[in-house]
Amino acid sequence: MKSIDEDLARQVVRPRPAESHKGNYGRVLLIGGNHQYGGAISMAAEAAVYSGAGLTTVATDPVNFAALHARLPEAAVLDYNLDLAKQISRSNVILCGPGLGLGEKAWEILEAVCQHVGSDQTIIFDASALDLLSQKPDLLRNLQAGLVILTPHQMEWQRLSGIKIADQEDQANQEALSRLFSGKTKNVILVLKAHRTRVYAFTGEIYRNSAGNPGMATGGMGDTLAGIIAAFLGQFGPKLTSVLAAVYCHSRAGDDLYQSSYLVRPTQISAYMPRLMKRLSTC
Ligand SMILES: NC(=O)C1=CN([C@@H]2O[C@H](COP(=O)(O)OP(=O)(O)OC[C@H]3O[C@@H](n4cnc5c(N)ncnc54)[C@H](O)[C@@H]3O)[C@@H](O)[C@H]2O)[C@@H](O)CC1
Ligand SMILES: Nc1ncnc2c1ncn2[C@@H]1O[C@H](COP(=O)(O)OP(=O)(O)O)[C@@H](O)[C@H]1O
Ligand SMILES: [Mg+2]
Repeated sequence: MKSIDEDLARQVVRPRPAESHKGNYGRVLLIGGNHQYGGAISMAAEAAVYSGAGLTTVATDPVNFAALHARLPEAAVLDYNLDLAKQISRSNVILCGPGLGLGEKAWEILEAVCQHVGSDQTIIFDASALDLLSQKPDLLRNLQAGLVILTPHQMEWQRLSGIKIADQEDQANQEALSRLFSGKTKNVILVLKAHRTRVYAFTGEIYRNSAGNPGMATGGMGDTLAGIIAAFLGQFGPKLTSVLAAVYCHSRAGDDLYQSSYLVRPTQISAYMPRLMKRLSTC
């Protein structure tokens, strides 16, 4: 098993070329946030912007527009009841799930996303999207996406894979992943979140995060990771290394903040990301 560590992150987070613009750093679309969970998609969006996504658009329930605009003017907003297909076609990276809920609208949105995501796009499924997929795994088998990332915590993985948390060993996890995609996992990455998050790559390799702490056990921490992964895939390319570096930076930010703080708020991680990325890219 390989370690996800600072060296790996330093290879990914490189200085930006002077001759570049927002179009070079990813068009990221974040879909989620029902009337109850606007905070989840806001935290994902904040993480994406602070982690360097070139253009961030949030498709959400209109009830969340004012709060999102007030907190994060860098992100555009879009009513998730309207034409998602058009916005999906304009995006490089799509994150679906934080705060989406499990209602009828959530089903409609998930099915539209699965239908319209194309081979030149990356799709990340998190949170509610994973719980919906556990009820209808066929949606995963028919995906046309170029790259598929699943980011379950252990309970979500239990629902999706059928493996109890105590039995979530590497071999069982790999077999379940293969089953979910009918053996077609050559473009699939599983990020299984826990105290020491594991990443199961399409190469067959397994990576273990070396960072992270219990101060990070706060609601919204996974939404924040999902936003960071989206931003990294958008700016550093649709690659395994972008996902690994995102996992490390999220937890490393948590560790740096934990040194002087009993707990770490997800939004503090986002606010810290630009400084962490600068440090990793320069010295
Ligand atoms: N402020 C907000 O709006 C927030 C909304 N959220 C949304 O709430 C919805 C439900 O997601 P939840 O994850 O809360 O609910 P779940 O029911 O999927 O999972 C939470 C429960 O799983 C158990 N669990 C076991 N192992 C775990 C592990 N390693 N990590 C985390 N939990 C573990 C815990 O008992 C925990 O209470 C999602 O749509 C999510 O995006 C959450 O992201 C929290 C913040
Ligand atoms: N004790 C811990 N040690 C290390 N990392 C943790 C710990 N508790 C939570 N985390 C991290 O916080 C995130 C929690 O994700 P998740 O449960 O999806 O949060 P939410 O859905 O509330 O946003 C994961 O990245 C997980 O690795
Ligand atoms: Mg979560």
